[in-house]
Amino acid sequence: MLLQKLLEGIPYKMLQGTDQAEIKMPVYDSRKVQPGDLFVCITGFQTDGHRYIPMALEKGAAALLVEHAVEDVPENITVIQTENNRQALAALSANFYDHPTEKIRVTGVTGTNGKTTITYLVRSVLERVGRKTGVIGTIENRIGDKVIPTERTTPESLELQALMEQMRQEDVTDVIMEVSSHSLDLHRVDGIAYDVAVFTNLTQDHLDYHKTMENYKIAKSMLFERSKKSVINIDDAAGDFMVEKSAGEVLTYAIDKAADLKAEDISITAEGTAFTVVYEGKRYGVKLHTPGRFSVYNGLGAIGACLCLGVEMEDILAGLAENPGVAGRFQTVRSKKGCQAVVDYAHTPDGLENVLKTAKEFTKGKLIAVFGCGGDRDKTKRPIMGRIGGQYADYCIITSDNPRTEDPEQILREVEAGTKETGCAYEKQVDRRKAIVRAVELAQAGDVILIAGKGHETYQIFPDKTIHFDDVEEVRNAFGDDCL
Ligand SMILES: CC(=O)N[C@H]1[C@@H](OP(=O)(O)OP(=O)(O)OC[C@H]2O[C@@H](n3ccc(=O)[nH]c3=O)[C@H](O)[C@@H]2O)O[C@H](CO)[C@@H](O)[C@@H]1O[C@H](C)C(=O)N[C@@H](C)C(=O)N[C@H](CCC(=O)O)C(=O)O
Ligand SMILES: Nc1ncnc2c1ncn2[C@@H]1O[C@H](COP(=O)(O)OP(=O)(O)OP(=O)(O)O)[C@@H](O)[C@H]1O
Ligand SMILES: N[C@H](CCC[C@H](N)C(=O)O)C(=O)O
Ligand SMILES: [Mg+2]
Repeated sequence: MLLQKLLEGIPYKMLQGTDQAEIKMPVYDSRKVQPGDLFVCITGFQTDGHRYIPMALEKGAAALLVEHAVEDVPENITVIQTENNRQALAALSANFYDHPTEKIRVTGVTGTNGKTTITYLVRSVLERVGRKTGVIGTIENRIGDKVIPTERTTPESLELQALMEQMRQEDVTDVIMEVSSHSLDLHRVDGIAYDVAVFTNLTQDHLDYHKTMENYKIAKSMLFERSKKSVINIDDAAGDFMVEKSAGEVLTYAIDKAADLKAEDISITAEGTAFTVVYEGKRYGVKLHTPGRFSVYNGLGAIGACLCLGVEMEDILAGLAENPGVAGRFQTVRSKKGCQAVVDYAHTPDGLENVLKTAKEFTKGKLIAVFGCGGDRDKTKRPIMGRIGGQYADYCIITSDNPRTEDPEQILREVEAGTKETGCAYEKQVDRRKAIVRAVELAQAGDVILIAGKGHETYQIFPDKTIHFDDVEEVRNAFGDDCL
């Protein structure tokens, strides 16, 4: 593609060469450059892309996109400057793939918790009415039934646009994607045209990155400034702010406040949730296979999105009832001895509180919580989660999540500080496998073991290695012959 065409709509300054150069691909990682590519230099948190210009040139880059003047670049190489290369990367990636999201319907889901769950609820409904869906999120990316592994919740703009174009080529009509606050702040989704945006909730997480809840809220709100329609949980304290920021039509949902979609007559059992949704003066019965008040919110968010996508209420209700639940979200494993384990992805204070409260409602005996916190992530949530564990569980086993580059024992101590304050009985076991085995040893008939934090994950990340690790597999093994 002609460089000038690639840069259409982006304010830029020519430092040397010509924008009439032919470009094969835009690339933002020097290690991936091939002859004829445009190397986009990103000033990162860990390193600076400009440092890798020699490597990019050695690999045959035809042009460079920089944020400041650079020296010693051969005359035959075109050098162009923009003010913000992450922003430029998003815009030029959309140009490169010819704006695929203008040709498909895109629903974005943002909020601290519930994004993955809502994307799968919406998918169930849309597949039921015969639409081919694409899903982009934490667990995997999906085109129809084809699964594409992913490393992050929301990919970088270049990969995101490529995926959208692949989805368009494979006749996807509707994409449902999770939009992380990082991706909004780092411009990964700048080139996406959203038809519908859903807000789930805003509670503490990612303060390592955003520093304050205000910044975190502002990052989330960016999605609503650019979507044609918004579906917003107005029971949440940040709901009104998201409504204010919405550029398009707004549909609100709530359990407590008055809203366009309101849940009433909620009934929660260990197997799932039933409630009535009131919409335009009519009442409809909703059934979901996940328990908990938080599931009602996820159901309402999904109903709102599907209404905005033009699906009839009858089909929405049938689609939701068909959804079996999402892997690693309140996933239960039972033993013949009458005790039950729940594997859940709760990795924030609010998520942990919600699942513990829900699990407690069905616990006839003791509630044993096995949990920890990830390394290289918001440290301030550790004692809070430790405290929440102690408040709701009868016994806590504090263990490792993904330590990443941190000392696992130190993370455990930071979680423990919160648990200690509550007076709840607890122990620490740094080895997650042993922690799960220990919980199973302690559990008796009527007890519930909540294993939180890793949900669907099939790995555990240590400073020096990543190993295979799957909570569901571990608890099944620990139950052994008693596993149902
Ligand atoms: C905090 C964050 O989001 N960081 C992202 C950011 O990294 P960075 O700015 O630190 O990049 P860097 O390592 O300094 O590199 C700067 C530039 O030099 C380039 N480089 C580097 C080395 C080299 O040899 N050659 C080269 O060209 C890099 O490709 C990059 O363009 O830009 C990178 C390129 O897109 C991302 O990979 C990286 O995500 C990291 C891996 C990450 O862990 N992100 C997490 C926190 C994240 O995004 N999580 C969210 C939300 C999770 C949720 O709640 O669901 C998600 O959407 O997944
Ligand atoms: N609406 C909700 N409110 C509060 N907690 C929730 C809600 N929905 C799910 N949870 C809790 O949060 C966990 C993660 O849910 P889910 O994966 O749907 O969230 P997410 O927003 O995609 O998370 P991530 O930021 O990691 O992508 C669940 O396992 C559950 O414990
Ligand atoms: N998307 C979230 C997931 C956290 C999951 C938890 N298992 C951890 O590793 O902290 C994050 O990257 O912060
Ligand atoms: Mg998710």
